[in-house]
Amino acid sequence: MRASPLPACLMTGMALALTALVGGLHVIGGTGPVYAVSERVLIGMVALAQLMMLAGWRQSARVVLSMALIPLTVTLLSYILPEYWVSLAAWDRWSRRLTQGLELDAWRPSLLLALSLTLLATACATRARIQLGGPLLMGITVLLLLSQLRFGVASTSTPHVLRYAAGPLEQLALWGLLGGQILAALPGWKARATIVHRALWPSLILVLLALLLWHQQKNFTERELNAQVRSEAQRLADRLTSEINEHQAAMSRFANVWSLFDQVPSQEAWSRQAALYHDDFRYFLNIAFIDRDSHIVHVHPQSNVNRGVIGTRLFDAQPAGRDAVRQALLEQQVGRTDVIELLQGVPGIIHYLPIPRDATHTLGAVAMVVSLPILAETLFNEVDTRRTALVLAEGEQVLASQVPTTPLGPWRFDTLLDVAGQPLRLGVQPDRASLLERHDRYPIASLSIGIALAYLLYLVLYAYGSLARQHRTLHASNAELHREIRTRTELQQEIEWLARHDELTQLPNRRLFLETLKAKGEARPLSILICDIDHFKRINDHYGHLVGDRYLNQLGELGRGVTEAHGGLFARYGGEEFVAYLPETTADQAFLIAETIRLRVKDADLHHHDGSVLTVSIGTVTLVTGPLELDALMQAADDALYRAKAQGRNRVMAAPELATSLS
Ligand SMILES: Nc1nc2c(ncn2[C@@H]2O[C@H](COP(=O)(O)OP(=O)(O)OP(=O)(O)O)[C@@H](O)[C@H]2O)c(=O)[nH]1
Repeated sequence: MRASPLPACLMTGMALALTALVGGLHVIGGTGPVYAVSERVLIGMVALAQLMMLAGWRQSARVVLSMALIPLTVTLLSYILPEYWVSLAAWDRWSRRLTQGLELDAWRPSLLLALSLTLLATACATRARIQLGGPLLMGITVLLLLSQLRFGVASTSTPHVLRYAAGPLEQLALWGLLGGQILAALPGWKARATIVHRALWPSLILVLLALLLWHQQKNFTERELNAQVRSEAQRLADRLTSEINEHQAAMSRFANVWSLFDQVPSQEAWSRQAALYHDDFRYFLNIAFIDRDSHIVHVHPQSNVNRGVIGTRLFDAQPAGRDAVRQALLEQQVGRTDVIELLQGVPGIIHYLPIPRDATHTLGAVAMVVSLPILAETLFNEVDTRRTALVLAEGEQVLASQVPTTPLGPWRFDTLLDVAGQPLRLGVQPDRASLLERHDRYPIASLSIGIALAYLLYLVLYAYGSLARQHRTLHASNAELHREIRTRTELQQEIEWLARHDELTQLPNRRLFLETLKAKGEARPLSILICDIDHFKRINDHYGHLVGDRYLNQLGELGRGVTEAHGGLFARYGGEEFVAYLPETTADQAFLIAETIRLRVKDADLHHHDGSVLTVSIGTVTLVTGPLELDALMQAADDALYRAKAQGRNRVMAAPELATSLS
């Protein structure tokens, strides 16, 4: 986010406005879950910070972002940290302290929203800088948002325990925030696009794999938890069924006791025996003795409610139980009513058990009045009903229920119970907190670790790409520098060479000659020659300067050969004049060397236009002792040359030996 392009501001502004509008409607309506409020507040904060960042108020933006990132981090930690590190109860304790009675799960934003928002906030805080992984953060957000979208689009057979996806409006706001960031990051994107591409795609593929893995693990975890809860519900139903079977067996035992008697039991005997069962099974509201003609003879326990029924003839009085009574008294079969409204005003079932005297005659029947609410309560006592909701129902009619005060989880399991032939539905629904506690964290940990690894991979690849590019640039400029240095050195050498040499003949020039003389001229004797071509002007005049140059060249070669053979230095002094420095050379030796040069030139087959041979005149001088006095030495040699010219050219003239003294 370097510039503040208008489209980016508009997009972010729209996201903020949408969040404010939805949040406002929520407040006015006063409905909806608390987590939706915290989701909107957090989106609003990040949107506001993003707008501030785009406007250039970076400091303020970072303050707001930090404030949003704190709850987001807590949220993510609460999703990721294992239950044995920080239990849900511990989170809830802190959460209640902070949010006045609200538990974590009530205000906690959905997982994918919290993740997306954290990434967007981080990208915004770093101003989507590509070297800090801005493009990757946006890429991951895109994937997370698409994944959230999937939750909305694809219908799932079982609802999830965790809230993964945010609502559609919240998701829309997130897209707006993301769009704003992308638009702001677009300028300048191309500059490093190659490096970013190379780092981005492998990292995004890693995120995609992490998402797929998470998805698989999430489904597996939820299915496993679902199966666990289902089997627990089934176990509970089995326990209840066995409890019911037990009470039916007890009822049969009770009825069989009276078969041993040959007469209607006394009230006292009846009450004593019935009290035992009544106390053991609290749901036997009444235990009554019915005589052969269906009169109610004894009831235990007696109360104001049932005292009036004694003497009632059930064949006449109770339409609901008439068939059941008849079945017991006439067919010696266990008969039972449907679920009926009992005298006590609660739903129940009355069982009629025959008391046979022989194969065809009965003494009467036992009527067992079972209160379904008390039966359910007795059964429910075996379960922790603070964490699980239990409902016993006949069809749609709820006979008994125990529901915890905490919010319930999304899964309810119904099992059919056979209550003395009466099919009743037992609904078991664990509360949300108990499910959350048992929900595995590793799918979310995989996702978070995958994202973190992808982020690290991006940073490493980007740094590597960037370094490689810098290295290449450095290498190229280094090579360029080397080339430049080489060229300059060559140029310098050429300049230095030219400063001390004659370009035409390649011989040392006057400067180098004099420098050499000064530097090495201590040995005595020391001789100097000055050699001048005779009538050279004529060569130029008749043959032109190019031929003149060639002659000069040949002469230079010749002079250099002879002089260097004697350990001397042959130089071009200027024009058609050459000089030679001969260290440790006597006047006679110098004369002979000069003669050699003269003769070689003469024999060199260089001619004037008239056929006459090209010749040279040479003046020599020798310094025998004393310090080097250049001017005097050169003047003496020049004088000797002059004399050679004056005496007809093509000759060597030696100046008198020179001996200088320290003045
Ligand atoms: N082709 C050519 N000619 C040169 C160069 N430098 C000097 N000269 C010529 O050398 C000639 C020297 O002529 P002068 O000084 O008159 O001497 P000269 O003709 O040799 O006669 P003397 O020295 O008196 O024998 C001139 O014509 C110059 O132009 C050179 O580099 N190339």
